[in-house]
Amino acid sequence: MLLKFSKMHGLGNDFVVVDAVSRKVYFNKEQIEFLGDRNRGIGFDQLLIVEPPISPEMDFRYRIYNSNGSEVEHCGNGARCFAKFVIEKDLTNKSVINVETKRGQIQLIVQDDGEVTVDMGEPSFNPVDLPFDATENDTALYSLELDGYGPVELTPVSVGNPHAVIRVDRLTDELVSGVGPLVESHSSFPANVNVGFMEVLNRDEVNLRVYERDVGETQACGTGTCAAIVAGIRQGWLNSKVTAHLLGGDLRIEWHGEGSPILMTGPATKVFEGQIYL
Ligand SMILES: N[C@@H](CCC[C@H](N)C(=O)O)C(=O)O
Repeated sequence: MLLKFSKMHGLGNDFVVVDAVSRKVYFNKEQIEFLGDRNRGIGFDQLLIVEPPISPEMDFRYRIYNSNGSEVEHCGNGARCFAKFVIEKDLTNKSVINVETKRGQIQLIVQDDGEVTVDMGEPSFNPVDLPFDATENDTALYSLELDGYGPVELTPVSVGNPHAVIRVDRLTDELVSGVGPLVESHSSFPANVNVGFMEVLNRDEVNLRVYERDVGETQACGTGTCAAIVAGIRQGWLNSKVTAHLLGGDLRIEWHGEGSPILMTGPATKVFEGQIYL
């Protein structure tokens, strides 16, 4: 099969995006791993597939795979690229696009300046939703014992996909590459977890690095940013509108507390189009 694709990124979190509306496309795990291989395939953090919706009220269905072939519930930076892709490919002329995901619905709002705001829905702090096997009852911070490292304090957050948010005094490579994988695959997270390390600069700004589940550290993680900011707001550390500085650039997050949705705004960039034999 000759597969047409667009290579895109949101702040350096990179994607291969495929139109499965105009033509049916199926991938097996080996094909996804091949496409995701930066040396032998195309290379990406996530593969995004644009499909027709199941529900008639929705505009599209959004499927997401990590580069190791695992299917995931949500990808925030990918959602902004998804919006740009469906408009560029003339799959819609709407600027407010309703999309089904594996875990619920999201809304993509294309702004006049080309940036995209994603209504990510409401976060959940209930450990069961990640899942996270909590030893304590509902508390804002949980302590997790890491083999050979000791205890870390974290906030479990689900924004569709699972995140563990760790507040740190200073971000270091050692933390992200050392603690990241230990938390990602800790037995208390049966489905594994994305791990965010957040340095609070002031009530409106944070530095953030994310060690993504099944991928490793990425230049930016949209859902990871939403999870970190809502955890910080809930703890009382942050105001309701925050700018997160990631390795790949800045994302703006807005959240007004329990019962309200998270709004994430940032850029989406197409790099090139291509085709590859599968
Ligand atoms: N890069 C993403 C998140 C992708 C999924 C994640 N690796 C997972 O396994 O949940 C984003 O921008 O949100």
